[in-house]
Amino acid sequence: MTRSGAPQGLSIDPVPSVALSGVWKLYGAPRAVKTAKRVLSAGPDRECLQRDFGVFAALAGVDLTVRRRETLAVVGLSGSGKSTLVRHMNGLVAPTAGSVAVDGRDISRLSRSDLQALRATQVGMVFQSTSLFPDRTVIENVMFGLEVRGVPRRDRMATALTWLDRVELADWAHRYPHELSGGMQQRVGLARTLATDPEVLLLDEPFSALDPLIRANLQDEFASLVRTYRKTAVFITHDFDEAARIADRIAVMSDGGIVQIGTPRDIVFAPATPYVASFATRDIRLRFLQAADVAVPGTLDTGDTIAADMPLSELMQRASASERVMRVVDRDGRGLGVVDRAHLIASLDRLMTGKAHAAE
Ligand SMILES: Nc1ncnc2c1ncn2[C@@H]1O[C@H](COP(=O)(O)OP(=O)(O)OP(=O)(O)O)[C@@H](O)[C@H]1O
Repeated sequence: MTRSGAPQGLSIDPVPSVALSGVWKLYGAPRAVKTAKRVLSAGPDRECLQRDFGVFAALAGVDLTVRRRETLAVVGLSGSGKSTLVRHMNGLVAPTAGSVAVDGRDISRLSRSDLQALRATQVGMVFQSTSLFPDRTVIENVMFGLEVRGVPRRDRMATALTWLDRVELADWAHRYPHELSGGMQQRVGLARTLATDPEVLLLDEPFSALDPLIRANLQDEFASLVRTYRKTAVFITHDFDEAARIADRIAVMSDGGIVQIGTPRDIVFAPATPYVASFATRDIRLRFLQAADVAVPGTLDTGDTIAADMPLSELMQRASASERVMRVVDRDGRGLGVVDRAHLIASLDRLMTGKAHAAE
């Protein structure tokens, strides 16, 4: 982890990929929305807006910065505002108040054609149901986004084939969508969006319709494609485990606001509220535990040394192979404490009996 809280290897660009500032989205009768809009600068709560103006705030003054090349997961209960938030990032939904910037450019005032160009070139979106054209072949579907951009046919074919190859579907290029499984169709959807080389990828529950095994494979493929091609990705999911596995950061939404944003470890071990804590199951906490989390105060001059970020699974192997106390050190070799088999068992016992690390 860097000092700024960015995951390692993720450089922080001074101009963020997407930035939302004080974004409100009100739904209701146009006149009511117009009247309510006047009071938004005072930061009203959602109940007041509903009661006094008869409008519903799907987003309530959201500030969010998506860093360049990060993968950000958006989680939250149904109706918390995830889709509304993400659809602001490519102008599919316009804010009632506040601003949305992509690459430093305010998109809330773009014309319809400029917004279309933004979606075709800069901010691509993959939907839950892939919405492939049933009467076009797989390759024609992947070529579609390039056609919209006016790319010549020969180049379209070459790019589409390259992406089909990357998602391991080149052999299926001339088949029709109905001949493919759900997971394959989802990969075509991903290839179609990636073929347009957008800087930012928005994904609305991209893996939710898939069965568990295909889902895990596609999640891994997706994570590696996004890193290899240095994309910024924002994806919505109902599955916290999925968010924790593939996101650099997670934004947790509730009632039209972001309750907490941080690395998966931040969310799992330092949840800001009980609502945030409720997303991390015991299995996920166990998966995220590292040596530093189970170390207890103490010093040792000799003996085995283990890295602070050694995962629990590896630590268990070490502890089961040795009775000795081990010294836990950070990257600079500074001692953070000690750990042995008894400490490990006590820590796991705490977790298993529900006394989460975060709640201590
Ligand atoms: N066009 C609209 N008109 C009125 N209300 C809307 C509209 N779009 C969204 N809403 C409301 O805004 C709230 C947030 O919706 P949104 O779809 O962003 O939630 P979500 O967190 O993505 O939910 P889900 O997980 O169920 O997809 C919901 O209560 C929804 O009913």
